Amino acid sequence: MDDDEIPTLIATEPTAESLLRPSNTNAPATTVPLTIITGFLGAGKSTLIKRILTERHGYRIAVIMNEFGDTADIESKTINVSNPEDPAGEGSDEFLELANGCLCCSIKDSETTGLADPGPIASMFWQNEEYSMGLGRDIHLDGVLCVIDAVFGQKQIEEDHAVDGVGESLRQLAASDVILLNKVDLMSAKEVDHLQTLITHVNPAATLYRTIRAEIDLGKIMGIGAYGPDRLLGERRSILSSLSLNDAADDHDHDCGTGCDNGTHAHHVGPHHYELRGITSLQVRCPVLTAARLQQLDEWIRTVLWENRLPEDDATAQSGQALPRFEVLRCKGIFVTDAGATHVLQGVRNLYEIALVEEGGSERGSVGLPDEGKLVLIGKGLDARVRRSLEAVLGLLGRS
Ligand SMILES: Nc1nc2c(ncn2[C@@H]2O[C@H](COP(=O)(O)OP(=O)(O)OP(=O)(O)O)[C@@H](O)[C@H]2O)c(=O)[nH]1
Repeated sequence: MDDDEIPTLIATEPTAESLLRPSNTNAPATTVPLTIITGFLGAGKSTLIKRILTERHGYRIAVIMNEFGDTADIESKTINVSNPEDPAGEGSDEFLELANGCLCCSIKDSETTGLADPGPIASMFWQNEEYSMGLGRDIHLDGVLCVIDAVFGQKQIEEDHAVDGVGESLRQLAASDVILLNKVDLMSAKEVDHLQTLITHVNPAATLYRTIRAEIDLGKIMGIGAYGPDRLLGERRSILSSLSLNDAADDHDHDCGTGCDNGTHAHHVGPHHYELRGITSLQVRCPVLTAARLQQLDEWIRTVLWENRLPEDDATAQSGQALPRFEVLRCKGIFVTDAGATHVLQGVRNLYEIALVEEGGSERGSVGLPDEGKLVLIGKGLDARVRRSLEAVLGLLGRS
């Protein structure tokens, strides 16, 4: 055939394999959504999973349990998945025990972070190049859910043993997109309000539902598309509603004096800046950004997440000055540009994505979007220095 000749196209029937397996990873519509369920000890995880496995909700769901120690056989007996229409069905037959015990360790054996920390597993299933060549063609990360005990949640946070300076329950909380504050039947409304305030200070970007026996419409916790490229409106709304940038609400904004060990209780270290047992959440309003400013913000986020340093740290580091260490475990944000475009930031550990979710020119008011954006960072050591640096890059300190 002559090189200039237009080749004849031959029609082919799509195979089941080709329909199931997209040729590129940017087509998650045909991949299976993965929800990571994590939660505090005894908070109601099994109760939720039992609901997921037994209720008539119309979803087709497979559950992979990542039990610590030798408890998988106990769980398989506790969670009886036989349903009333199949009373002969043996619940335990539905359980396939993972020989290696821990899912994150068996898949990525270099990863030794706490078993109960969903961060490494979430980042493994999201935007991981190695993974996207394998399992990622079939599965996409949909969201991370954390079940918190309304009775013991606060005590568990306060008494949690620390991994690398941050307790596991706080890591779970930080990594969550959705939180079930469960067992609210056992507490007064005031006590639940108090714990909810604590939780939303630590992770202002997660959506929280109060539940009894983990009763929840599964549509609220699954298929939420927290990480997919086509999350669009739902994700934008959830970010906007969850980022409550209230200037008021300082229930512990004070000078603790010299006796304070900065350990067992919470600190507001400025408006929208909160610290509890080594974990900080930092929220900043983002004004309407020029394209250049958005680019600078992207660079700032990249440096902070990839190198655990501020862009301006370079020079300081060369001068030999030891700088405070920090690490971002989770970030979320929404940015609007002067061209009218809306971008959403989603980040897990050092992975992040800033996705354009709405082109300029459309009617922002129609979906209730504000004229400014918001950014929340959750991690370790996110102090006033980090805040000032971020505010500077956003042009909030009157310099470019
Ligand atoms: N009163 C009350 N009890 C609950 C609720 N949710 C769960 N429970 C009970 O609390 C206990 C612990 O619940 P599980 O679902 O086993 O908790 P879990 O998170 O799976 O526990 P571990 O796997 O041991 O960490 C069980 O006895 C449940 O029946 C609730 O909302 N209210």
